[in-house]
Amino acid sequence: MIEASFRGRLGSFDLDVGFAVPGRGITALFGPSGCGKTTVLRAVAGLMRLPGGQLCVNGAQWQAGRRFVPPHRRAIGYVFQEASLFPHLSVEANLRFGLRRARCAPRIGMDDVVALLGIAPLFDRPAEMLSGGERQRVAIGRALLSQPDLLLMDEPLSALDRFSKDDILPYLERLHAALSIPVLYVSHDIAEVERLADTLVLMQAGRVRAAGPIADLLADPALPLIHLPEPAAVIDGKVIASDPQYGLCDVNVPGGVVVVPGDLGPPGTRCRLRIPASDVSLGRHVPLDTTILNALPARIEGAETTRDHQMTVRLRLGADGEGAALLARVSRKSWDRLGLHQGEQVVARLKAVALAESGPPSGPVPDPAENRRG
Ligand SMILES: Nc1ncnc2c1ncn2[C@@H]1O[C@H](COP(=O)(O)OP(=O)(O)OP(=O)(O)O)[C@@H](O)[C@H]1O
Repeated sequence: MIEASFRGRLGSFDLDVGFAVPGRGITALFGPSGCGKTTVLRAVAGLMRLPGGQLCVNGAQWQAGRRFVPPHRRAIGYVFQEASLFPHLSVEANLRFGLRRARCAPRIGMDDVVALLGIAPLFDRPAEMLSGGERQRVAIGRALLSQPDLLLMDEPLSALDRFSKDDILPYLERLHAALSIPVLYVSHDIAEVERLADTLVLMQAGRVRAAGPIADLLADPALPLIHLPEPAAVIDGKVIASDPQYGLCDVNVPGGVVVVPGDLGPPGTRCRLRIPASDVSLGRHVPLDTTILNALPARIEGAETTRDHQMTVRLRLGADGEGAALLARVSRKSWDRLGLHQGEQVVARLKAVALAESGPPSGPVPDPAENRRG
């Protein structure tokens, strides 16, 4: 568990945050520019001392009352927007710098990091000859080799172009799957957060507006996320079968089985589906004469009208309506014409193209399980 509470004033900015999030997985601190995300990260790292603050990370009390563990004694890896590597040193030397900073016996070794982050082809290159995305991968590797109990990432992709972002995101997903080091991840890019985060701390003007599992917060009618121009649901699932003849996989999700294009890996592989509301339509029956592969029973939990005569319908998958949260964007006219209402059992039709798989990049995933903790 990571429990944090910080209060303080920085110039005219008033910070008053508190959250308790799981001590593993990725927790995203998400909110608009200037809401205090980086300030919270700096307070967690001990780079900013806010008197009266409290911080406990998986049982280690880093701040409480008069106790304040200085930053250099907190086992933290920090990855910034811009990778601050030693430019003239090789990638290997930069990584070894991380290892030297370790304050305990290695739980994750050089080989693990190199394999996880696909660094082998870069190993002998000077850091100054890397692309932005490659630099960031090395910076993440260096942070991991310092054997952190907590990894802090402050908009690690924001300085990268779309292409480099798409290149590095699968590696972050792979780290997530292979390691148990908790990560606090600052971002104001919802697409990034939807792909990576397990838990969301939604911040607004120096306060925590909500904290909890990302799937719940994305579909919470009381929060602004559902009113974004492109709301989406994220659903974590597990591959149960693949059909190479058609290039499809069956993914078991709470409340149903979704057919997903692509090879997501052998049965048991975990994956995340991102399903934009605009790619989900509703009906009363399973359609027989359609190209749509996914028609799943779901129950309507509620619906919000948006300004443009559209409705965002909140659903739960499954015949009993107890499964994963799903959103559908339908016109107000079709809502009225079908006479849909809260509590009704419907069939949610998912366009196959809407299913965004976020599995690890190809290649063997090392198993640093022996080094793993938590
Ligand atoms: N040392 C400081 N002195 C005065 N004001 C500060 C200081 N540090 C941060 N602030 C102010 O605190 C507020 C929060 O800043 P912070 O960088 O934490 O926001 P953020 O959510 O990370 O923003 P962004 O997404 O733009 O990086 C801002 O209004 C900023 O100007």
